[in-house]
Amino acid sequence: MILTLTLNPSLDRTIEVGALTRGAVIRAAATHLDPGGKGVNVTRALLANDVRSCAVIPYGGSEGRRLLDLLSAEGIDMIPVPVEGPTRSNVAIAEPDGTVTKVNEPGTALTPAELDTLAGAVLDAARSAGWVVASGSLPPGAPVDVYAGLCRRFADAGINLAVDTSGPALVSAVNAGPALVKPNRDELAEATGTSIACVGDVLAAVGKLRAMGARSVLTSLGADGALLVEHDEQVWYGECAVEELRSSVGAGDALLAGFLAAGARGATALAEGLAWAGAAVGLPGSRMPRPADIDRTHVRIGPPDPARPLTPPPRSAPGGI
Ligand SMILES: O=P(O)(O)OC[C@@]1(O)O[C@H](CO)[C@@H](O)[C@@H]1O
Repeated sequence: MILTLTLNPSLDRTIEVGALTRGAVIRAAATHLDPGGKGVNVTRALLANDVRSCAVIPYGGSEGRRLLDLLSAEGIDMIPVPVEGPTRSNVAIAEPDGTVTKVNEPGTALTPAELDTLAGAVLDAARSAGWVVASGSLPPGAPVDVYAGLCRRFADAGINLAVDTSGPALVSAVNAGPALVKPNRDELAEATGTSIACVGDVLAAVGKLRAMGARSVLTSLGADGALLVEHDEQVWYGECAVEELRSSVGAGDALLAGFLAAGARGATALAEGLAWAGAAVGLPGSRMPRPADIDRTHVRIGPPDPARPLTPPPRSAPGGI
């Protein structure tokens, strides 16, 4: 069983538009409402592919109740913890060429008692978990070392922790030595204070992250695929050709879910993760792929070419997509 913790879940509204013009009135072509938050998406992807998973989430206000309704409608196994503040809503504006502009609310603060209840729920449920995934931004005011604290407690209990977050929470978690971290390119650059323009830069930055404490590092590189550096120094690079690009929201979560579902080791797991991520970008909103959506023939795995330049990134805040 793979347990996920999302301290800052969301209602994700995706609005499809013909073109985005600042300051204009734009008529939406379609809208989608999905349950959101990175760990929530990992659980959704795993369950959609018959891999046991359970999501621990705080929920509050009418938005929180809506989130639970959407998750229940998808048959998601979850441990919902009621909290005082309302669950946030995040908006993604998707253009026909696959460009996504995302606006994420900060979320509302959790009280120390609420954080303790959530941590207790995770520690309890983790006893039957092979992996625990702590994913997404922290709500305002949460201690930056909250994932690091979990990491130390899980290490004592022999439980593997995967962390996907950004900024100071990522740096703090990495210092605590998690089994796996899944930064994207921006998050990796920010955490290591480096600029990343080619695969060689990714390798150098991952080396820094591992020197700080991370054991294995799975870096998602958007259109350029993903790079896996394992705790025993094995390195794998992979790509997935995508036929139709509809929404990249949640593609990194699908990558992590597929990687863990396939055993979290080596080329096989990287290929599975890339196949799930490639399927996710062809789906609207943050919909997670089902078995029928996943085509493994588009994935190519091999050694990394350090000289390979990366596609220039869109201007975004780390932790966005
Ligand atoms: O604000 P965070 O926690 O960094 O990211 C939240 C989020 O953008 O991540 C998911 C996609 O990965 C979405 O479902 C959600 O809206």
